[in-house]
Amino acid sequence: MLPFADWLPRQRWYAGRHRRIQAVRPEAVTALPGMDHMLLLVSYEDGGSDRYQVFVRWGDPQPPAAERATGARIGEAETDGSTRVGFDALYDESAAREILALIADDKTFGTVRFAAEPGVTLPVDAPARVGNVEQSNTSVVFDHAAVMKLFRRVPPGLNPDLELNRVLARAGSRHVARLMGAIESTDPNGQPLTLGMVSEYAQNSAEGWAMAATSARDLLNDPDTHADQVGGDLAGESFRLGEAVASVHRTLADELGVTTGRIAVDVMCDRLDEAAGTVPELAPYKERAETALRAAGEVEIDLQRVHGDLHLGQVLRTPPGWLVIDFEGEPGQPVEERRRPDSPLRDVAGMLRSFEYAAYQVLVGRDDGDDAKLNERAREWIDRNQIAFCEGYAEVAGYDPRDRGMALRAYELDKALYEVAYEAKYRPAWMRIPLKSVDRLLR
Ligand SMILES: Nc1ncnc2c1ncn2[C@@H]1O[C@H](COP(=O)(O)OP(=O)(O)O)[C@@H](O)[C@H]1O
Ligand SMILES: O=P(O)(O)O[C@H]1O[C@H](CO)[C@@H](O[C@H]2O[C@H](CO)[C@@H](O)[C@H](O)[C@H]2O)[C@H](O)[C@H]1O
Repeated sequence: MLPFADWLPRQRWYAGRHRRIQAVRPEAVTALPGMDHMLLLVSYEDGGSDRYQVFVRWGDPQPPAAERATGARIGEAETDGSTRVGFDALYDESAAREILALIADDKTFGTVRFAAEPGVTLPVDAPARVGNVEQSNTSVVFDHAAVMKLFRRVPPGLNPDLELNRVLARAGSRHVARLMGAIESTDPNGQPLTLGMVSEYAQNSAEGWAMAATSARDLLNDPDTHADQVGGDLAGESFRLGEAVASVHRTLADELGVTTGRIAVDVMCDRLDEAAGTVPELAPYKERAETALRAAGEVEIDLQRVHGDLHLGQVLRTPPGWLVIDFEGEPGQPVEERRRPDSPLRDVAGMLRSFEYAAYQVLVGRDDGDDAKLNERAREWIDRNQIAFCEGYAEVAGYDPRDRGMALRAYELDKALYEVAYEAKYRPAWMRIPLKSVDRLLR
């Protein structure tokens, strides 16, 4: 057995760093041509467990330096009296291409199914490299033609990223990176497991966050000009982004249906309790926040499948238009929770929050960060882009999200409260951004 208990905590995507591992055992090992596919069950001393996925390539005991450097070397295992070294196969270009070829050829090994989308040709001969942005998953880019995302933590249930991308691609949406193939399996209880997906690579794309942050920074570096006067004005793009998000919502509604129901305010209130329990700065807002959330839960609204964790970091501007990516939903929530129909206003609120972030983060840590004129300019930039986004959204959706004020405000508040807790944990210097918003939303 490879020393996974030592190796896993050193991986960037490993989510159990704050917990103590009790044991790691292979749940399923599937022999593939040239490598093994492993599902590992990590049990923690606190009684919980997680399932992780690793493709293991076996090499000789002297790995090349490049592989050592990436942390791809898992360690040694004794098999039948001989020692073998196991590597994370995704860092081996030929192994990554072999995995893509298994998808292209629609192969199945045991319970692991590799399948290409109908009519798609995969770039099986393209050079492959692991993408630079590695967070909770690992992506291999095939020469600007395709990107293969392998989920590292694999909870039971169909991952909404695959599910919704499949629906949107098959419906011909122009606002997603077209799905090209997938790797799926089934757990011992018969639950679906989503292991990976391949999408068309968006060439010459720019991340919405980078564009917005640049536009806001340019403006705030020259506070005597107004948002509509600077060269980097984003309003036109924000309008088109609103259209793109509304178009994705419409396709999801057409394909998967719409129901009516109430906003799940109990979940929001639980989140409020949790956030207020860990961040003392939220105490003065708790009662008012709960009242605002509960009030929004009293009316019936349209519910459908949505993105669930939309922000400017989840949209790519390509020459033909905006793409929405990463439909995984909020990573901390169980899969079934993430697949529950919700209001499109959740996604709209996520984008509106993101415009606030893009402007106010420029001022974080600056000596003049509290300067009234700068803050006024930042607000102008935010208003201008939020309005443009909502107008673009209205153009396609047929209604302006701002006309659903109470529900929209509840989603903005819910997201801002989530952000306060998120920032307190990961980026304390940024916590003032959502805190200020909580204050504004409850005034
Ligand atoms: N189809 C694509 N084309 C080009 N770049 C992409 C594509 N999909 C993702 N990316 C890049 O990879 C990053 C991470 O992708 P994402 O799907 O959000 O993965 P994760 O779930 O690991 O966060 C994105 O921010 C984007 O920069
Ligand atoms: O990593 P995910 O895409 O799942 O999202 C999480 O991390 C995001 C931070 O990167 C966080 O987003 C917050 O910061 C963004 C700027 O970095 C900003 O655009 C978002 O509006 C703000 O919410 C997101 O909330 C969190 O789920």
